[in-house]
Amino acid sequence: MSEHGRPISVGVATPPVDPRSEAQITELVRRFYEIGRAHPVLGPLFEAAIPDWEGHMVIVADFWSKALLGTDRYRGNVFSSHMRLPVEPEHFDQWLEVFQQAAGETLPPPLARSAIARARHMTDSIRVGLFPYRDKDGKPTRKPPF
Ligand code: HEM
Repeated sequence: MSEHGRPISVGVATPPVDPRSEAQITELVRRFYEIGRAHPVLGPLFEAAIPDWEGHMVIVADFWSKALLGTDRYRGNVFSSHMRLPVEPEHFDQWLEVFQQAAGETLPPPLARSAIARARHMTDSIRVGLFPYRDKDGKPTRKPPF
């Protein structure tokens, strides 16, 4: 116990987080999937791979809470989650457009700007990780062209 009668925390300290920011991130994720599920290309990809929408949105909100607010709520591996999905390089630009719209609508401008910058960076890293090669026409591809 500490001198104030509270248990002494032994975990890794996480910074105090404004609960309004957490609520905004939950809104961001909800809006992202509202737009995304109605998207002609991304919608069917999401529907085929996500049976439990409430559970999935909690995981994705944890991911953004960690990325944007520095919490330790997400413990997964975002890259490996996408390795077995039938995604193509062009899906990433579409994903980012949906994200930009959702972030613009739900987050205050400074948080929206950092969310979009992080999303762009992560989009690039996942795409390059999944499609590290170029085919003869210069299109990113999963397999070496030889
Ligand atoms: C090509 C565009 C993308 C598509 C079609 C897509 C689709 C999906 C799908 C279907 C899942 C569920 C996978 C499963 O549970 O088996 C998923 C998980 C997830 N996606 Fe994406 N995604 C895309 C890009 C991105 C990007 C760029 C990010 C981050 C910036 C991201 C963040 C996440 C997160 C955090 C999860 C949860 C991972 C976990 O379960 O630990 N996605 N995505």
